Amino acid sequence: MTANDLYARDEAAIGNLQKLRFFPSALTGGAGTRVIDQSGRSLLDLSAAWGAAGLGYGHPALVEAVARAVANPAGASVLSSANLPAVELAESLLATVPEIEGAKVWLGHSGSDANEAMFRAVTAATGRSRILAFAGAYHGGTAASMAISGHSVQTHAARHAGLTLIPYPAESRPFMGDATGGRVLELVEHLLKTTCPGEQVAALFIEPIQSDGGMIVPPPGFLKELTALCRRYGILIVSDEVKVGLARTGKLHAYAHDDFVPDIVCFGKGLGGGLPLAAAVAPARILDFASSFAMQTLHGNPVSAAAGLAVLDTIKRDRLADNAATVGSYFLDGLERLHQHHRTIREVRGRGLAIGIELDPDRTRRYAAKTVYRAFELGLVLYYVGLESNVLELTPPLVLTKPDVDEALQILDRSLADVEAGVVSDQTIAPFTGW
Ligand SMILES: Cc1ncc(COP(=O)(O)O)c(/C=N/[C@@H]2CCCCNC2=O)c1O
Repeated sequence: MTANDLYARDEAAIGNLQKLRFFPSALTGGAGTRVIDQSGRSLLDLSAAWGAAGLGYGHPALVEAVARAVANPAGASVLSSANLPAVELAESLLATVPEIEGAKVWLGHSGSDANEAMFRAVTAATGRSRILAFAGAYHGGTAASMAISGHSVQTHAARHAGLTLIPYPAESRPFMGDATGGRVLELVEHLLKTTCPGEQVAALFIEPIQSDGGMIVPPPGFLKELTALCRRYGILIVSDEVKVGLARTGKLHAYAHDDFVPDIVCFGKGLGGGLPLAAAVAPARILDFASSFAMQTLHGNPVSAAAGLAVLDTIKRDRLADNAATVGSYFLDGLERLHQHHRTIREVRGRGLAIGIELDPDRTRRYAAKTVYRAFELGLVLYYVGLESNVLELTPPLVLTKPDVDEALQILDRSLADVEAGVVSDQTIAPFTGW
């Protein structure tokens, strides 16, 4: 069987509804920072499955924890009974956010789950129907998480009637000519006094780095000032840490870079280390306001919870936030060197191992789509994001090493050069719609 056979079988058996494909990746295994395809080829994974494989693949701590839990499962969820792994996970998560007083935990399967549950809970518990979120935000792929998102890929989705989207200030794309975010703050101050009355707003949803919108790092001080402004109206602050949280930015929580403390933190992706797991830490008054309100049969299942515990323990024991900071800085330095001699690169940005490489957005050239395809041919896995589909997203396993970075830089350099030389045709990438 070849990779094409497996890929062909995937195409024959699994519908497109849930696919976001950029090249014919057909995997049979993984180890560390690499995935193995059907032909036995080893690829360096700079995406970690969109950030879910934060510990890489087959991490011994994860293998041991999951094997132990699945061999002696303490039930299958927290729905109608307590279970030790779920309680231990909840207690461990609470211990990471001591500054959020009187908090409890909600456990789910995905980032979409967590954001959806928090959206529904904050509006119901507060009686406030409005939500503030950012244009370009991706908070999920379920109905209610899409309803409070602002990403262009979701234009088909019904937005929440009480949703107000505000610009996410990017130093590379100033709002009304202001790169500091000051004009956005003025806009929000005006909205909260007029068409979006602050006392009617339940919560502001924030991505501390807007990732699917283009891996955009906010201007210094912006989020601190925005959250202070919202707090004047009693608006709850939700930090969506699903992709850039849990040590990826070089700090355990991404919001810590911007010196604000949220009321609610949503976790997903890397929390499960590749297994379905999400969580939200929120005030007890929100999470206890009703029962059987945001429940699913397998929420808080002991196997995923055991994986989450192993992830948190490993992040702490192996100081993976420090590794993300150190290796991420090394990576950014190397990418800046590529920036100097690749005309298609517009900007390199990020924090820790949450990195974006913004390319020329010319939609007729499709530089990002062709670069990720060529990189796949040369042995790298990475994807692109951005409202103009032009930002290469790097969210590698947190265990990435400097030799991994050296290998990645060499392949990225050659991929960009080949694309700039026209090596990848439109026909080659035509079967892969991307986004
Ligand atoms: C900041 C943020 N919050 C919530 C989500 C939703 O997480 P799930 O896809 O695990 O439900 C995501 C998911 N992001 C998408 C997942 C779909 C494919 C495109 N790449 C992502 O990382 C996210 O980045």
